[in-house]
Amino acid sequence: MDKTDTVSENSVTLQENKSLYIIKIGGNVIDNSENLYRFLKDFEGLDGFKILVHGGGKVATQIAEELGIEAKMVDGRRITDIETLRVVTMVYGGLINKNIVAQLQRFGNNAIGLTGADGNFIRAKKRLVKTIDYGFVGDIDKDSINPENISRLIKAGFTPVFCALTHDGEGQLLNTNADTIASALAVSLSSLYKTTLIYCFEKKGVLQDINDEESLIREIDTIRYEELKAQHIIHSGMLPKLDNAFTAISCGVKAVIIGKSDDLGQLKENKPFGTRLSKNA
Ligand SMILES: Nc1ncnc2c1ncn2[C@@H]1O[C@H](COP(=O)(O)OP(=O)(O)O)[C@@H](O)[C@H]1O
Ligand SMILES: CC(=O)N[C@@H](CCC(=O)OP(=O)(O)O)C(=O)O
Repeated sequence: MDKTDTVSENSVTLQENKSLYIIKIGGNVIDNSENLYRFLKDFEGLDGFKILVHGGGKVATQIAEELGIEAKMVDGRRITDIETLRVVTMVYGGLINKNIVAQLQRFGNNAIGLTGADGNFIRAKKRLVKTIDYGFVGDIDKDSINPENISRLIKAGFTPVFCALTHDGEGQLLNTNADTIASALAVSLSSLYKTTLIYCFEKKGVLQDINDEESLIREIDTIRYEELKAQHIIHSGMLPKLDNAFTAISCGVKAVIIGKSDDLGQLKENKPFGTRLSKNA
């Protein structure tokens, strides 16, 4: 179907060639008030439709520890028992989300803070793995995001700010990796918009040498990704981030970039920014 077609009488019209940025910020940026301020100012300065997704794993770990709850991560995901779910609900859905929304409002951006349960925007299923009980952790199914619902919000002038919480439709909140939420939103909304997915974190992008900010790799395709993994140049949190990024690229997202939150302003100036992913060289 052509992107300008109307889907049905009651649904929104597909958004021709409008651009949409889906930008995710990680815990290290959120944890640093100066970096967060700069990032949000640049985010507000970007033209066009925007959605912000935030993590906050670092803050959740700190606050859980202050409350005497030990943080346990397996394969980059937090084991989320009922006590931990309470903490992440307060930290992601409350503390971090509302602070970000208030700061964006200060910059004149009409941000609206959301979990996946609000507006039934993002449903997930409890993660089931035979060997590990992840507890209240959600995986997002294909088709569990209705892009038209989110599009209505954007068209009404709001900037959605999603935290790392989803729901199962049966009354249960689920803790869901923020990189995965950003990728799933980008894939879903690419049916309506020319979507660019950007992962912002504290480094310049994917680095050849993690300790050398000058060793930025400008472009990675799927073959190079396999090589970098085999050489252990890419590891830990970067692995799920890149897996999510390549899923997005192969499912219709126009561009995926991984870069430093401080450099986001370069995008507006059309200057090179971060590491760009591509399917083939
Ligand atoms: N080649 C690499 N280049 C840059 N970062 C890397 C690389 N390999 C592993 N990493 C690690 O990945 C981390 C980013 O993943 P993560 O902590 O999950 O991000 P976020 O802050 O978005 O949650 C970096 O802080 C870094 O420690
Ligand atoms: C299930 C799961 O692991 N959820 C993540 C959600 C937050 C997140 O993704 O935060 P960062 O992007 O800052 O890492 C967690 O609780 O750590």
